[in-house]
Amino acid sequence: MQESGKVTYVSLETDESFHGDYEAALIEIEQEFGKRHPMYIGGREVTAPREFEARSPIDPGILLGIFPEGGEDHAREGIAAANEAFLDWSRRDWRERIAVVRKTAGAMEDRLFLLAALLTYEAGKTRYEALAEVGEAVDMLRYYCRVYEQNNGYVFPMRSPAPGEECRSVMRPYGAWVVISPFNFPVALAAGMITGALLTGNTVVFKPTSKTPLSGMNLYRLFVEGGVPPGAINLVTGPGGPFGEAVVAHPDVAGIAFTGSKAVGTWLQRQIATVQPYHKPVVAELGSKNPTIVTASADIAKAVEGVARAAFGFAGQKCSATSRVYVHSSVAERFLQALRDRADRMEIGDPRRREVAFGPLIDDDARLTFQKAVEEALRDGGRLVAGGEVLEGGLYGRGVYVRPTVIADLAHGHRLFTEELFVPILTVGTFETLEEALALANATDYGLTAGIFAQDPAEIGYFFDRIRFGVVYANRRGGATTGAWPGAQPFGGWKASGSTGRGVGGPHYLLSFVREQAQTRVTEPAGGE
Ligand SMILES: NC(=O)c1ccc[n+]([C@@H]2O[C@H](COP(=O)([O-])OP(=O)(O)OC[C@H]3O[C@@H](n4cnc5c(N)ncnc54)[C@H](O)[C@@H]3O)[C@@H](O)[C@H]2O)c1
Ligand SMILES: N[C@@H](CCC=O)C(=O)O
Repeated sequence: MQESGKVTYVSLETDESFHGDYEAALIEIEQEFGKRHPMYIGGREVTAPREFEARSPIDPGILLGIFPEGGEDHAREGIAAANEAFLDWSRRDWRERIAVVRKTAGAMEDRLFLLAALLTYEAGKTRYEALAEVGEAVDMLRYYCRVYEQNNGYVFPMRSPAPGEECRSVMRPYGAWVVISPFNFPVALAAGMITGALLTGNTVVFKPTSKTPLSGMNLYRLFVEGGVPPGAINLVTGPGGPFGEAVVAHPDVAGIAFTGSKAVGTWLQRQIATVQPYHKPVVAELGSKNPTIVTASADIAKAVEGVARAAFGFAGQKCSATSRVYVHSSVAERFLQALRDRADRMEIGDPRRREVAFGPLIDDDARLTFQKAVEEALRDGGRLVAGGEVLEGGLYGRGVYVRPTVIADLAHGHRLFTEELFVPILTVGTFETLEEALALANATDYGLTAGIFAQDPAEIGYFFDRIRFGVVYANRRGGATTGAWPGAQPFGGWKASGSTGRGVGGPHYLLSFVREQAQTRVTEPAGGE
């Protein structure tokens, strides 16, 4: 059950007493900005000949920090340090590692508002989205500790097949893992992957994305503050390319945990399978093209709210975002008009402001993706129901601010129905039968999240039986396809959207970071020969 008062992604009513603390944190966090940061390898501060700047998407005039451009050598040094630290960390009692992760979660909770304020500056999140993300991270760490405890550290006594044989199954860590995180949930998803590896006794080389490195740096410090020893966690900043080339080929890499685009994740999986001498695990959480179905029996007001929140929360930059809707033709125009009104009412602007619901896009590449998609839709007969514009002037001219956009009347096979764009563009098509809607929803290589709005329970049952996505929702007003929470909705993609079939924040996630060892100890009977 969700504790009352906590801000989650799907909170419809929250205890609004947090605003003062958050606003104070917005001011306090500025003291961290503009500094030069090192990487951390084996507990040592490490610099690089080249550096890069991290700037705020709210206004790129705000310099958040200067970071080393780590290269292949740093990746290799990180892996060496993580291997050196592995024996000590993996041999510790699993309860000791739980204590470290719980302490990290506590430190994170103490910094809830500062981390949320940082997410606003670094990723452009509104206060509700930012607080929900930090809350998710804290809950995720605690949830994994509980799962590890409930499973007795994955140590299971087994039966004795012969006199004197004591047998047990022990799930053991692999070694040094590389953790690579995306820009859109730089705290929660990075913290989740790092915890999956560390809690189970592996060590980590963590490379945050260059779009949000300051969150990554803060996360590294929190784990060290929690008690993770030097070398058991290492931080390498910089571009993905050289880092990726070095780690997939390194003989001492035990596994990779990656959250990001399908293109990069698939490349990592293929490379490691080709280059390494034997199988090494890749825990990959990738992109998607998430559908929501609205049937003729749906409560349209609920559907509009759920779809608007899922399509335009964090400006559509969620792997779980609804990016296509299939609506029954009999209710299509009613749904579209209400959705247009809802989208047009969203306050767009500086996410530090309380009333803003829709902040900036992450960078200029996102602007180009947005503009190209709108042009293409109009060229191909699409109808612009809402939005479509890039905003100009004042703050709008400094960051990338666009309007939440809804497009109808495109052919079902159009690129905008099939490719993940990761910008706030929602494509809406119609259907006549639920069978057709399911066929359209499933006609994709992706398989992360999907939703339905229907008041007929038979339609919901039909949907759950046939939808080929890992995280599915019915009638979710707080977010048609978004807002999974640790311990409630294990979050894992099917097909091209994920590699393991075990959801993040679910009871089986930790198993991706361990392998089974069958231990047999033979004890001679006392007084034997
Ligand atoms: N399934 C999920 O749980 C989930 C969650 C969040 C985001 N995502 C997906 O992530 C994407 C958005 O995030 P993004 O734009 O940061 O993704 P991205 O793939 O561009 O980058 C992710 C990370 O990979 C690194 N990288 C880039 N090239 C690399 C290479 N050749 N080798 C190794 N690392 C490399 C980047 O530096 C970054 O740290 C979307 O596709 C979204 O759907 C998925
Ligand atoms: N927990 C979040 C994760 C989104 C990833 O991009 C959600 O379910 O919306």
